[in-house]
Amino acid sequence: MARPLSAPRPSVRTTISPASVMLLGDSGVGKTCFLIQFKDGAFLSGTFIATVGIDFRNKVVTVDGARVKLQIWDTAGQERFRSVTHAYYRDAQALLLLYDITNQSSFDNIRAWLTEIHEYAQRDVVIMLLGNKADVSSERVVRSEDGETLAREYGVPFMETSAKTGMNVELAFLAIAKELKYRAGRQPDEPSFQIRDYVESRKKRSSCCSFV
Ligand SMILES: Nc1nc2c(ncn2[C@@H]2O[C@H](COP(=O)(O)OP(=O)(O)OP(=O)(O)O)[C@@H](O)[C@H]2O)c(=O)[nH]1
Repeated sequence: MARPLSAPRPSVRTTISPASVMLLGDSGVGKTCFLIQFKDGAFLSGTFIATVGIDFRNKVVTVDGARVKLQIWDTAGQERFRSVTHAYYRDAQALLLLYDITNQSSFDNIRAWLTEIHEYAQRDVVIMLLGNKADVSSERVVRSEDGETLAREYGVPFMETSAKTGMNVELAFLAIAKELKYRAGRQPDEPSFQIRDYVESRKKRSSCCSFV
């Protein structure tokens, strides 16, 4: 009797060193909630407890048959912890820079964050700009186009997200993981990867536009 042919198993390669991803942005923009939504699929509502210093969580994601271990650093947005967090910038391979679409100053401060990033982070660090709290469209003060324009000026990918509903949260980390895997070693048959095109083609947009 002929033995059934079993399909070859796709090989899963593990990246050797964990990829370090940092969450940055003003206090209260939702960095901790963003991380918890990605890690546990839950939303921390209620009393806001500001992060003290820096904290991290690990999560392994599989992209294109490779396991990428992300070590995600949640930083305190408060000014008084800035010197603590600066020390970690150098080791980060990717930075998720968040503002809150309901808070104008968190958006206005993005340029200052980018200046700090250029001062303290690696030159080739992957940066993504995220406009968080997209679920609260009734309180929106930052237009989506303004986020897009700023991101284009700095040549970084951009999405609006919600740590509450989960909108675009996983996509942000998957795009980062794909970019870092691609940089770590492109396979001979692998097509080139453009993180901005990838994000543009997959991101969900806020359905409501009550802001004019
Ligand atoms: N509606 C809504 N609320 C959010 C969202 N993300 C965070 N929040 C709320 O915003 C507040 C601040 O969230 P955090 O995640 O603690 O903010 P943070 O950026 O980590 O703040 P620091 O630790 O001080 O830097 C909390 O009350 C959250 O419940 C979101 O996507 N939508």
